[in-house]
Amino acid sequence: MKITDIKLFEVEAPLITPFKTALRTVHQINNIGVYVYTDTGQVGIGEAAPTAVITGETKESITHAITNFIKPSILGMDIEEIALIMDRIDTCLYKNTSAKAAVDMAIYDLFAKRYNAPLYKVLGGYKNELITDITISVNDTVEMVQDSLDAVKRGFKILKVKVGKDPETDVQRVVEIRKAVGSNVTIRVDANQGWSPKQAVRIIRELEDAGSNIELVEQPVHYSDIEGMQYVTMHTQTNILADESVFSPKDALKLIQIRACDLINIKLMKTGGIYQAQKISHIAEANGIECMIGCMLETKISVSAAAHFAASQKNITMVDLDGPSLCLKDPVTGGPTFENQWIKMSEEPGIGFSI
Ligand SMILES: C[C@H](N)C(=O)N[C@H](CCC(=O)O)C(=O)O
Ligand SMILES: [Mg+2]
Repeated sequence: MKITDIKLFEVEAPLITPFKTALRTVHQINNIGVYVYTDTGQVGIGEAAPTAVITGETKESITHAITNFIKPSILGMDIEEIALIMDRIDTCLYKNTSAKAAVDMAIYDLFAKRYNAPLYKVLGGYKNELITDITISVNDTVEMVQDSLDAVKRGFKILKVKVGKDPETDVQRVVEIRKAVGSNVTIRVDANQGWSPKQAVRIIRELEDAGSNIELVEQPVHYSDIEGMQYVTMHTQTNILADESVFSPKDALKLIQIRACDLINIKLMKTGGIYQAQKISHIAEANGIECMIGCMLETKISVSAAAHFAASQKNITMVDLDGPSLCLKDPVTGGPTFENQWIKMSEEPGIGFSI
């Protein structure tokens, strides 16, 4: 099965409500889709999310990277040489991880189709269903409490509460949400780099003292402040999860070696796809660090690829794949089903879409 062409398309999906973090506000998903064509007629599909504030990528940079670097480096190659293809994608240009991820997942889609099996089984097949959290955007406390209650009513039992935009009122936000949803709902907090290390320790200790029972705090400080991550991890009881600080297997190794986190969030848009994501999961597993699978603002296309990867791994014990649940409609049919908090893998070959 040889690669004959790669074409791009627009992926647009309106959001149910604006998505707000300490880093950005988004009203509609505007991503780049990828089709990889082969000489057998099989087509692989992928998606890249331009998240300039995290990966540095825009729609234009993704289009340029795929058209002028990634495509020429793998055209004509056989899908069975998957390790060689992945090496070419990784080394044909620096960074540009979302552009790489879109092509990586389309190649994996084809690889699994080649063996007529669902991707999660080709990758290891550890489980066939996942439970995702849902994001509560950062807003004023009253709105966040209402959004949390609505999410619980929709069937979500794990909330990922965004903070970090207004550190002085973050404790109040989380305490009020806990009061409203009760003790049977799991609360994760994501500061998206919004706190200083000392602020983070103070806020997390206040949450601990208030009995908020927070499962984890994600990326409390600036992504490049590894010593700051280490300081927060050492001075709080709550588990600290590294997100924007970990793109590559090397980043993961460094944070683990200096104990700058308790947990790692793997996102295909940061790793450059499934091939590198597997390495992070395995490095973390060997060091007793559990991983979350996360997503950017992505639709069912790339979130399904992430779900296949997560279902294949024992060490992925937390799931933040709420992209499709935040969208008004999906751009594709088939593949895993996303129904309230449940993601159930399908048995169709590849990622599972009808293309
Ligand atoms: C959508 C997902 N639940 C999420 O919150 N991801 C963010 C980054 C998303 C973005 O800005 O596109 C995260 O985990 O930091
Ligand atoms: Mg995060």
